[in-house]
Amino acid sequence: MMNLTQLVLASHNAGKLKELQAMLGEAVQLRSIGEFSQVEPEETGLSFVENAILKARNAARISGLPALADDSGLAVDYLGGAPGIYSARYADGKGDAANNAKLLEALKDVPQEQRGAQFVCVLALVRHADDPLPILCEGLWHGSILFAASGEHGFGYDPLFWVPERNCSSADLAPVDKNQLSHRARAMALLRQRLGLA
Ligand SMILES: O=P(O)(O)OP(=O)(O)OP(=O)(O)OC[C@H]1O[C@@H](n2cnc3c(O)ncnc32)[C@H](O)[C@@H]1O
Ligand SMILES: [Mg+2]
Repeated sequence: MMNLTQLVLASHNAGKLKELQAMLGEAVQLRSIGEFSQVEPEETGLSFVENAILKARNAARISGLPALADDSGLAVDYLGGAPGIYSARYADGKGDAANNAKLLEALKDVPQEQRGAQFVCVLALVRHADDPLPILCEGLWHGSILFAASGEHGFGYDPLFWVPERNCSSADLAPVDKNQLSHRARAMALLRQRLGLA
């Protein structure tokens, strides 16, 4: 692996940038793809892996830098793994609050023991746009879906995600704690090993 000091993060999600930069530390500087382009690529893949690679290649092509992408989402057992790769688009692009409202409605009559869910994160790193060997790292975080939102931290579905090991929601966790436990933290721990940063 090349010596990486700068990576472009192939994401327009400020929450991801903050978390990933905190996990990477100072050794590697993450630059946002927003510095180079405001156009978001269409996420046409059928899996987290495909979408992560697609976003990473697109960012490397636009920036000329090695690129890291994060494709993530929430897989709810009762919904057969939905919204999954469609998590960001669950409420047709109306944003986090609408996504959360739709999920609460979909599960409103579902009892506690059937509300299991996992956050999924796939990180893909490409050295250049046509890299034939992307580095892929996956992380899962098991929990369940609350009956009402709780907490002010984080982003996305965090207020609805119950973290059994801490007895609170993901949005109740301080950022440093979420960044040790989350799907993204697990994927990043693997990536750091692969890059020799661990
Ligand atoms: O594609 P980019 O530009 O990276 O930004 P995005 O927000 O569209 O990201 P995804 O396509 O990967 O969709 C991820 C969805 O899953 C949600 N999600 C992912 N990680 C999360 C986390 O740590 N906490 C809460 N929600 C999360 C997030 O809010 C989105 O709705
Ligand atoms: Mg997206």
